[in-house]
Amino acid sequence: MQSARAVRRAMRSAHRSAHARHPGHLTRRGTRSGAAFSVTTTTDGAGVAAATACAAAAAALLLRDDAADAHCDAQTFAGQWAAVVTEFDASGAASTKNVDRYAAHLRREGCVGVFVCGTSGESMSLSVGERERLAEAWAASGARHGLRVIVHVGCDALLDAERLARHAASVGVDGVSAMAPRFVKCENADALAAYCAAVARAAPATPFFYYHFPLATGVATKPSQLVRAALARIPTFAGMKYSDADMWEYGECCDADAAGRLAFLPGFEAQTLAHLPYHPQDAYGAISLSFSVLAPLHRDVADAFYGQRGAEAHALQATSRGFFRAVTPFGWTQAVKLALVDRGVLDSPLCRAPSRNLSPDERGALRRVFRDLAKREPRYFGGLVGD
Ligand SMILES: CC(=O)N[C@@H]([C@@H](O)[C@H](O)[C@H](O)CO)[C@@H](O)CC(=O)C(=O)O
Repeated sequence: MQSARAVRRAMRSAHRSAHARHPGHLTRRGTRSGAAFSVTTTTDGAGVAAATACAAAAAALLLRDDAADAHCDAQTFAGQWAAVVTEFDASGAASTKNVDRYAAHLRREGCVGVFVCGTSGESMSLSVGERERLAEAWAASGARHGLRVIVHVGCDALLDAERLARHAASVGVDGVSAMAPRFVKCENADALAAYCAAVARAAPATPFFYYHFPLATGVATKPSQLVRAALARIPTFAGMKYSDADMWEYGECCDADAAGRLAFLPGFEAQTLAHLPYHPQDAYGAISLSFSVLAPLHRDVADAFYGQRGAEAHALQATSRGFFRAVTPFGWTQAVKLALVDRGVLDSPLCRAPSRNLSPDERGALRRVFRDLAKREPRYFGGLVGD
C-alpha cells in the first residue's frame, strides 16, 4: 500500500506538470500491481469520444488492482478541502467562468483540495448537465493549480448518481461522494450500502466517500453501521464526509475502521477541536464551506491543538464560532459568496432558488458585519472585506 501511494503521488506530480505543458488535456491516473499507468484524453473535438472509450477500456482492464489502490489510507485525504460554492450568472445559469480564478485563490489560501457540488455547491438545485460541467471545470483547474478534487454525485435517482460518478471518473477526479437518497429512504445500513455500492461501481477506480448529513437527508442510519456494511461490499470505500454533531457516532465510525485506513472528513468547522483527538496530524482532513475564506484560521486551530497549546486552540475555535454566530442570520453560503465577490474571486453572489438571495440592504448589513469582524481580528477576517 505504501508503494502504491508513492506511485500515486508521483503520478499526481507528473499529471500536474503535464497539465502545465498541455492544459487542454485531461489525464486519468492509476496503478496496476504497483506499475504506473496514465491515459490522456484530449478535451477538444472528436478525439473525446475515442479517448474516453480508450480510458474506459483501460479502466476496465485495470479495475481489480486499481480498486484496491483506490482503497487508500487517511493520509491520502489529509488537509483542508474547500466545499466550493457554485456561481450563478445574471441569467441564473450555473457558471464555470471563474472556476480557475477560484482554484488559484484556494491554493493561495493553503487548501489541498475541493469538494464540488456538495451542499455549499447547491448540488440538489442543479441539473445533471450543470453538475457535469462543474466537475469538468474543477478537474481541469484543480490539476492546473495543484488542488485535488472530490465530486459529490449523490442524487435521489440512482441512474443520475451513477451517470455523474462515471463522468467524474472520466475527467480524472480524486474521489466521488454521495449522500443518501432523501425521498425514498433506505430501510437500513445494508440497503444504504447497496445504494452506495451501485454509485461506487460506476467509478470503479475512484475512491468513494459516503456523505453523512442526517439534518439534510433525514436519514437516521447510524454511520458506523454504514461503515461496516460499506467495508464489506465497496472495494473503493475510502471513508466519509461527516456532517453531524454526534461525536459518539464519530468515534464509533473510527472504531469500525479497524485497519485505520479510512478518512473521516468532518464538515462542521465550528467544532474542529472535537474531531482532532481522533487523528494524528498527518491524517487529519476536513471539508468545509468557510475554507474558501477562513482556511488559515481553522488550520491554526489544528496546529495549536497538535502543538499542545490548548488555550490557544480553544481561543481560535471561539473565533471561528464568532464568525458563524455573526453570519448565520444571512446564510452561510450567501455570506461566503459575498466575501468571495468582495475579494475579487467571483463576480456574482447569487444563489439559486429555493435558496434565498440577500436584498441590497441585507448585503449592506452583512458587509458591516464583515468590517466589524475584520476590525476585531484583522489577521483572520481581514480578507472578508477585500484587498
Ligand atoms: C450545511 C453546510 O453548509 N455545511 C458546510 C459547513 O462548512 C457549514 O457551512 C459550517 O460548518 C457552518 O455550520 C459544509 O459541511 C458543506 C459541505 O461540505 C458541502 O458543501 O457539502
